[in-house]
Amino acid sequence: MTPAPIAVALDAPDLETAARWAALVTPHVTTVKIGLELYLRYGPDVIASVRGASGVQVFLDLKLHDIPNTVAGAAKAVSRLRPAILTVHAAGGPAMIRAAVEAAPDTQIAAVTVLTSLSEADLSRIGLAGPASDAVRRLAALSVESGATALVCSPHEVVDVRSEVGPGITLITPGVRPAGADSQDQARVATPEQALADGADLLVIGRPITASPDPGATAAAIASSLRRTIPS
Ligand SMILES: O=C(O)c1cc(=O)[nH]c(=O)n1[C@@H]1O[C@H](COP(=O)(O)O)[C@@H](O)[C@H]1O
Repeated sequence: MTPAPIAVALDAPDLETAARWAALVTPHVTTVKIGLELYLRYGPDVIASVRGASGVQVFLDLKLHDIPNTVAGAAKAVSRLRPAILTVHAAGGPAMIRAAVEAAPDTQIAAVTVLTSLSEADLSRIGLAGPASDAVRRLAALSVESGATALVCSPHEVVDVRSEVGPGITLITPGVRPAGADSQDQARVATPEQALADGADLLVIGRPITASPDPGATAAAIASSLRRTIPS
């Protein structure tokens, strides 16, 4: 069975748990995502431990956001770990995004547009007037102009972003919740089936899989539901 286009967020408190989750889900998904919690505790070694022997694609989610020279150095430092994908914040601006792209030529740079945890009310409080989709579109366009070939947005904006940037860009959507699941700290959410039907290329799913009693079975169930949504 072909693995589904899901990146399981391994937001685990320790390496043993992350490696166990990775082993359970990798038959069913293409990608595992390592974020700040694991990377800041274990450093670069975490990549090899989680990648294991499976050859699963590793998505390194460090959400770099600093001046271009600093981000270039950071992207270069982690590019030797050969992550398939590395995140930067689109709000760092065109020169910063370009610096990451040039510093890590073998890694796909994914620009995070507007965090899926932010509601419209949060956006207006931080000074981004107008609907989230306007800011997401604007940040998506500038990221692609600056060389990013992947974008992170919520499932709500996938259709808009696709029409803005065209077919060649990888659209990654966190904020994914199976029907009826608690949205927790996520504000702009949709089901995996909806996100995929709207044109997302890779769905980031963490707690709905990893906090379930059987992460392997939950990943398999979501993967099989996605296969029914878009038969290969
Ligand atoms: O870049 C990300 O992966 C990301 C961007 C974003 O806007 N929202 C978001 O939730 N994420 C990540 O996606 C994962 C979502 O996890 P769950 O909410 O548990 O499914 C977490 O690891 C977040 O760090």
